[in-house]
Amino acid sequence: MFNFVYKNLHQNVFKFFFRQSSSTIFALASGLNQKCGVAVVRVSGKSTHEVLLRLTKHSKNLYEPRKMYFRDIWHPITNEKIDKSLIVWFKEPKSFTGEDVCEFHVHGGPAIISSLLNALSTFDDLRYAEPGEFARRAFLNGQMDLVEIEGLADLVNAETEMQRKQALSQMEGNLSKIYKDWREKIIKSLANVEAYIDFNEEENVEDNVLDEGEQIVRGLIESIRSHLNDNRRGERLRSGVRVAIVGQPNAGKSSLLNAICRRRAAIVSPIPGTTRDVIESAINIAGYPIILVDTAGLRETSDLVEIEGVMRACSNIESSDVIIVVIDLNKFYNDILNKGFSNFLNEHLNEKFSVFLKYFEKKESDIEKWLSGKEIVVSLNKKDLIKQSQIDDLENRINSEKCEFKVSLNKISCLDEQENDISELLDQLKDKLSLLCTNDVSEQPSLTQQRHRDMLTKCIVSLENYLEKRHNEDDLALAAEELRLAVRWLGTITGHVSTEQILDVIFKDFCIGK
Ligand SMILES: Nc1nc2c(ncn2[C@@H]2O[C@H](COP(=O)(O)OP(=O)(O)OP(=O)(O)O)[C@@H](O)[C@H]2O)c(=O)[nH]1
Ligand SMILES: [K+]
Ligand SMILES: [Mg+2]
Repeated sequence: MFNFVYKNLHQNVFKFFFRQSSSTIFALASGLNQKCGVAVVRVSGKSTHEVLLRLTKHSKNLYEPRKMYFRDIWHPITNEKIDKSLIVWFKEPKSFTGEDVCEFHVHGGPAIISSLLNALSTFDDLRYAEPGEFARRAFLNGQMDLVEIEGLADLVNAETEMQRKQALSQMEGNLSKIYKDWREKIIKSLANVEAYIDFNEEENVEDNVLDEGEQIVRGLIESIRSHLNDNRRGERLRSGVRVAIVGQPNAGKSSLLNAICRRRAAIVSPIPGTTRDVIESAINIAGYPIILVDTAGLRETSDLVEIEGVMRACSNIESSDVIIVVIDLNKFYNDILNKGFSNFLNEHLNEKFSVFLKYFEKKESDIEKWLSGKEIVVSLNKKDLIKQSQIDDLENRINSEKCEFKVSLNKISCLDEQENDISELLDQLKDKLSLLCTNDVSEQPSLTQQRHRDMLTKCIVSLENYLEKRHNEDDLALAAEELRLAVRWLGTITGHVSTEQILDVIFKDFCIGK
């Protein structure tokens, strides 16, 4: 137990010194967008209140915390009026950083902002904040833990509705709560083990404390496993779902990419082998972030540049979560009708992937392994070239057979901007995305960072080691050490146990003023 007390003490002493010695910082908090209606400049640290009084030419405290005041602000050296400003200040510890904080809401013109920043820089103990320094102080002063801080960073960077929701929930502490609960459970088990070691001989400790602890540890391993085993939902939502468009040359892959992103991102031409490089486009479908990838048509060729394109296409199939296989319906209509859709698709995919086998020297089992983890959508393209009656015939044929593939099938046309007809495909994509990104089974927040995954994996190993060692009476102290490690791994996620290196990595992606 002493160890814990010591560790917590150590962290608090660190915080105490941090609070005492850190200078007051300031920065533009509202972003660097040229001209705007309002700009917010934020000041944090022990001189904040003094700065507020000087800039507004008040000699004594006339400001109540958390109230808005409308005041002229003045440059302390030139004595020029800078602007009229709405001002609010927060007294420590009830502020974002946990220190005294003041916000100046001024008109958002570049000259006003630079004059105000210049005015602030004339104070001896004030300096411009480093990127992420406000958030870093919030963490060090115990206002937010690391997982919440990561949620805040994701919230600022969120580009889609679903990303925003996930980040907000994480910033509000829903994910942290899970990790903290687990940590507390292990600490409790550890306390029991230590009590057993220390007092067992006096027979004050009931024998079943170890068994109870074992049950808790087993339950925890189970919970952490299922949290890890989430098919990377949260991480995917955070960083974007990769969707690769693949198929034969001229099937209409680039046309489809353009139709989905509604711009001419990729070159379309009647010449087979037009696309060679991989073309990526970041888009938003129904609030989910997607990286849509157009690839070179898969075929055997002697053209060295095209071979490179095919290799790149194959790598992208490998790294994608969803594959859209585009097939020229006009070209293959009779084939599908004669062979049946299932047989046709089987042959078609085999043919495509045999190219891949050849270039990558892979085995067929490799392909199966790949495809098994992916969502597959098959788009029969160029339906505008087929009569409606033919499409009806085809539909009847497909419906009458049981397809052995687990694919979503749609018929589309991406002829030109006016005549795009891809709504069926988009609906299917939405379903796949929600499946890949959300956790509707348990409503539990998802794991969002590889960092968490690494620490949780280490935590499971330590818990398992504990179970292994615990039945050996001589080893009980060693077993306890494993629990201590498990506590440490979980503490590293939330920042209860922190190292400078982790902090540097987390805060480096913040912008200045956050
Ligand atoms: N009629 C019709 N033509 C289409 C449709 N989609 C694509 N095309 C045409 O098919 C040709 C090939 O289209 P692309 O988008 O370049 O095909 P691709 O699959 O990207 O071809 P590569 O990059 O060479 O592998 C172009 O002439 C397109 O205009 C469609 O839905 N209907
Ligand atoms: K083409
Ligand atoms: Mg193309």
